[in-house]
Amino acid sequence: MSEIYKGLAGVPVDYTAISKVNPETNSLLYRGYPVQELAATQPFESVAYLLWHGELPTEEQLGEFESTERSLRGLDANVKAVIDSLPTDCHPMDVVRTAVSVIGANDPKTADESPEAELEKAINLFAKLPSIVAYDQRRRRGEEFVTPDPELDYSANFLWQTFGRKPDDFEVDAFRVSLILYAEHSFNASTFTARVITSTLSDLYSAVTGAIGALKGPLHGGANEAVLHEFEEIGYDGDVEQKAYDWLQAAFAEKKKIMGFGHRVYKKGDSRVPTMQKATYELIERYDRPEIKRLYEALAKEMDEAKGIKPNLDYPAGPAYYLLGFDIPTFTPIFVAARVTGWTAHIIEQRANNALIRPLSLYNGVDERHVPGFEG
Ligand SMILES: CC(=O)SCCNC(=O)CCNC(=O)[C@H](O)C(C)(C)COP(=O)(O)OP(=O)(O)OC[C@H]1O[C@@H](n2cnc3c(N)ncnc32)[C@H](O)[C@@H]1OP(=O)(O)O
Ligand SMILES: O=C([O-])CC(=O)C(=O)O
Repeated sequence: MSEIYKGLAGVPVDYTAISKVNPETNSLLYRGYPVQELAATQPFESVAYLLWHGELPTEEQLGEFESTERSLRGLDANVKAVIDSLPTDCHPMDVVRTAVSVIGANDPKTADESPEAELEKAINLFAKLPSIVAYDQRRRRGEEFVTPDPELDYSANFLWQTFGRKPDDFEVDAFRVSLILYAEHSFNASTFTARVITSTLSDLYSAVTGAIGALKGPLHGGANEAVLHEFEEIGYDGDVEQKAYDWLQAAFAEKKKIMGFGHRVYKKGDSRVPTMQKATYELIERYDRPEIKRLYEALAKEMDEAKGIKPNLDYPAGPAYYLLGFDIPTFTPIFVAARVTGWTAHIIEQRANNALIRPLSLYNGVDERHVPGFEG
């Protein structure tokens, strides 16, 4: 074999029954269901259940799952203490990664690899991540932890714990849609990281911790934050089309990647963007922020005209989180909270039919040579 597949582009490395990304039909299925149909009809809890169990829950199964999830939302004192010990100017992804690690170190079932124990751990992380993400944003603002509200569903409680006020239905709905769209996407870089770690027979918490590290980068999950930094650099007033054009030309001259655009698999546009864009436009209307829509459309138009490259999910998700009131560095941690469902479904799938993931490399270093003076 003498060919390499840089970045493993176009290389299928295993089967998965969890989701299907089809760039030809521009579609995304979770366990066979189009993600748009799930976003239009389901609570996020049902989608998490679907990813783990392969089927949507019955009413009774959903009720049982919801009460388990609601009972696990709190944070142990040792997790809070570790979060409190971290600097408020570190990246929130570092906090989330550390908190998951601490939960793993304290869980007596960390080494238990039975499917039942793996699912329990997945649900535990799923339930606790909103507390971690919300608390971290609050402590940076000098605010206290908000106790989870067991009367609220996952999406509403996440907003309640972040902002300390009961959210309006339209806010909950936009947020719920974003979580469903972010939940799963086959062998993306962070999920693949989780599968590589699992393939060595390491534990679920280690795999999720590694996945968080992979998601942090701006070529992957970190792009939703970067989109808002781009918007802020370009500015919202005046002739935004001209400003977007000038900003893009300068970025191209410096060979910069434009965050929120392009995708490894979708080359004709990301299947999730229309659904997320609709939710973002609704938020823009509700909050009366037309300047955000003008800039959003101007940059997308100029990018399309210049390179023919379309937005990915991070492009509409970033402004939605901004409008909901999240601090920009909190955007990727929200992605973690959503994607932990997909990651853990893949960890369970990998473990059930494992093969160590260990590709080959082609050596292109110096030829064999010998240490001076060695006479072996
Ligand atoms: C939820 C998610 O994780 S979605 C992805 C989020 N990431 C981003 O938004 C970061 C910006 N986008 C990118 O960097 C890329 O599009 C990636 C990493 C997502 C995909 O990259 P790849 O599949 O490796 O595409 P690749 O880098 O080969 O791009 C092909 C060509 O399009 C260009 N291109 C692709 N995306 C962009 C972009 N966002 N800005 C500028 N040029 C781009 C490349 O420079 C390359 O041009 P060339 O052939 O002249 O060298
Ligand atoms: O599939 C990818 O490479 C990146 C992506 O869109 C995701 O993880 O949601």
